[in-house]
Amino acid sequence: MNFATKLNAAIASNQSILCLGLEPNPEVMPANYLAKYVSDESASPIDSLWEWMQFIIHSTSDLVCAYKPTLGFYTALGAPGLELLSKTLAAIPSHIPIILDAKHADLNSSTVMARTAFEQWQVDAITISPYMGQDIAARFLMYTDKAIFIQCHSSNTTAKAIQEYPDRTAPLYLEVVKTCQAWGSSEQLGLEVGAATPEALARIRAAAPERLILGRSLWANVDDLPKDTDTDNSEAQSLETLQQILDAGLDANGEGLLIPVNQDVLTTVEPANLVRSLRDRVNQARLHVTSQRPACPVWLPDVCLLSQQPHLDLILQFYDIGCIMFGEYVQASGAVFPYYIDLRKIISNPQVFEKVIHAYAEILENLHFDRIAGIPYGSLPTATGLALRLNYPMIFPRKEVKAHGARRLIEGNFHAGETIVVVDDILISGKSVMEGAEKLKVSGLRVEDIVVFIDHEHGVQQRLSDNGYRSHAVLKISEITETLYQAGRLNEVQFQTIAKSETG
Ligand SMILES: O=c1ccn([C@@H]2O[C@H](COP(=O)(O)O)[C@@H](O)[C@H]2O)c(=O)[nH]1
Repeated sequence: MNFATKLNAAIASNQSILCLGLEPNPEVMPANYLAKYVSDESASPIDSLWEWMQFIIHSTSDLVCAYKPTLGFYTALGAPGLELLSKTLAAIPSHIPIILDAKHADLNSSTVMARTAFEQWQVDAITISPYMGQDIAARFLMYTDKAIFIQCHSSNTTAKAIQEYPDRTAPLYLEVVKTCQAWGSSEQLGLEVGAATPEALARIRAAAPERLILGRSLWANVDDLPKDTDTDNSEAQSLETLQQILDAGLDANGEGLLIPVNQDVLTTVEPANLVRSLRDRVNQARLHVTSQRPACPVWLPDVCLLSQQPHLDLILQFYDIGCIMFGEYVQASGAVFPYYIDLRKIISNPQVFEKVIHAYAEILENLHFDRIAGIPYGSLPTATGLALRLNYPMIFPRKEVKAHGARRLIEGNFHAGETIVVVDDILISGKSVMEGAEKLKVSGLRVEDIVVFIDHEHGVQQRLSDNGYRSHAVLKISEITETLYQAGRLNEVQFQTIAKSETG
């Protein structure tokens, strides 16, 4: 079972989006545990901390959806601390996911860290620092049933100088959010967000509509400990603030946010009551927030594409790595389009490349052919990826025929009469792909199906059909622009400009 499935099951069974930190901090150990080892000079705090951790797990395992042991507290206790970690991990019921809060930041040790965390300690997810770039994430993402959370924002006030650099309009932390989404799928890569006010949380949610957010330090302005002295007013006030936090952090489906339990709660004598109360208040506020939201986050004629679009993640990543550019672009035909698609960039981004291949493969799997042909140069990597994935031989028609050497029109081996599926990146007029297909045909091959990633629409599929080809596209350009608009990547003016050019 992968991390996302395990987490969703725990959320459903415990009706909770609370994530509880397991921090054996001797400085805040409750008096009853502290007393045990203070009274005996030879005693180690480890035994008391272990009793405390056990008690917390035992009291809350039906109230939270994840536990988050903070590695630093265990390593700070030396070798006995690592033993305490092993025992603590083993005490967590196996159906509750464990997110190891490691904030791992060292590239050189990341392979061994991933192995220890995922294979030896068997945690389900880990927090890592983004500043070593994609390389550090990749080591952990190789474990496809596990997840990582990228540390994106801290609630610590002195962190502002760095994370809000150079200014609040385009702060560094949003660049982190934008960049790291291209490293892994939304099932495998979430964001850790510490935020004392809902503002940063809301901006991160807008920039990452489909990512799981691991919230932390969200309680600075919320009184999450219901007290006997609570007046109706302060209760209402804290519920309102809680609603603001949820409104900022929940995704369009009212999900995608893990709420931390304030560590103060865990130092009390009866944490279960307070955790239950917090869980219920979060659920109440969550219900209120989701009931206030329109079923469809942005109104469009009659469908909510954001929730239905099966390639949502791919479209957003595709955009974020610069494969779709909006502006005025002159096409080979001389026509000016409001966008340009550059599929060639995917080769530099294995995560997106893999998804693109997967999407093409879903189409090719339903077609009959003997070999795959890519149209040079843009579609050669895609055709290669498909040939390897589907285990079919590949060929390609040369763009220009050399005046020396073998003077081949087609590279690769083939037999006349074989059926070729042609793969290209985008159909605008259909000219490039049909020229390629003709070269295959004059070499004695049959071409019936053409598969592209993007269909520019405007009747190009009909043109191909008129010339005897069936064409298949992963996405239509209108699906891409509508999804980007709904996800906030395209503004109203850009969206309308493109829509007008599509109807014009
Ligand atoms: O946004 C674009 C537009 C075109 N291309 C390249 O052109 C051909 C498709 O154009 P046709 O008019 O259908 O021949 C395609 O193979 C691309 O290489 C592009 O990359 N991006």
